[in-house]
Amino acid sequence: MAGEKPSVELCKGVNGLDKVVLRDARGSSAEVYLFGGHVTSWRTDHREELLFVSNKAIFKPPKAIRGGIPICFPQFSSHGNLEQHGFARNKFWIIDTDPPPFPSDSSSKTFVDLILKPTDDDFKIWPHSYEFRLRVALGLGGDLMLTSRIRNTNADGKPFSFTFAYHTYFSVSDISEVRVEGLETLDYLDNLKERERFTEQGDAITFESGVDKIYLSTPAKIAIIDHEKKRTFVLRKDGLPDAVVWNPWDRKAKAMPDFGDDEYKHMLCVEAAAIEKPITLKPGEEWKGRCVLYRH
Ligand SMILES: O=P(O)(O)OC[C@H]1O[C@@H](O)[C@H](O)[C@@H](O)[C@@H]1O
Repeated sequence: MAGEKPSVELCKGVNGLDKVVLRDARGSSAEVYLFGGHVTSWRTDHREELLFVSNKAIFKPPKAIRGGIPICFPQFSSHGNLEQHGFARNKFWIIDTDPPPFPSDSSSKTFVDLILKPTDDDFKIWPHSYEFRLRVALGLGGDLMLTSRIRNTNADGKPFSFTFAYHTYFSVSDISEVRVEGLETLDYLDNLKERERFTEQGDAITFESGVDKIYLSTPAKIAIIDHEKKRTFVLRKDGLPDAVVWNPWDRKAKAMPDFGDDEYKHMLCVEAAAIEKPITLKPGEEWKGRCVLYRH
């Protein structure tokens, strides 16, 4: 497929929802739904899908799409007054045709810029004015780059705080054949034990039961090694100190209406996040959080 022209195309996805399809010159691609600013597909130049999306995913607003890369903002999980994982994943974003320049992002020409701003109704839920700019880009080697820029545009002088995650669902062959590297020996908050703090023991992270952990102060690079597929994902992040690792396993899978009973075997969420220390912005201030996914 080499030699194709890079393209960025707005078209209709499932249930007529708008999506943007990015294709690079070598044939790698990504798809982003305007609903949620939600990446639902990332494929190699051999058309191999790298993200997991449930066969039972409901592409019906306001329910967030199960799989891909939901954006959790301004609240990760259920800690806070807002709905689980905040509202950004349930909103319709628009294409930002005139974003402020990205100083360090000049290598990719295959990208889309989205923007989310609050409506009057949104103020009732979260009384802050903000501009959330999301750039989804395909790099020259087929890597997928997500950059979020969040600005406080409050006119009343008030700061705001938020937590954040790129809730990435990686597609894996078999969860029992997967190992995560980069998080061993770190402290984590266990969401299955009321966020009690523990220290990870052992040299490698493997999976034999449900996991829902927030690793703290993690390195910039995390690897997800799929032995069966002989495939490694590398996640690089910037501005996002924490990393969530989630797999619901069988019992929770059965309780989720938009997730197949056995699908937990074929996915693993590893999420670049800022959770333990919420980000606080004064009016006029901007925060940037970036996550780049590679496949080897
Ligand atoms: O079902 P949701 O709202 O998409 O959340 C899925 C999971 O997302 C994870 O990031 C959380 O750590 C889990 O606690 C949560 O169950």
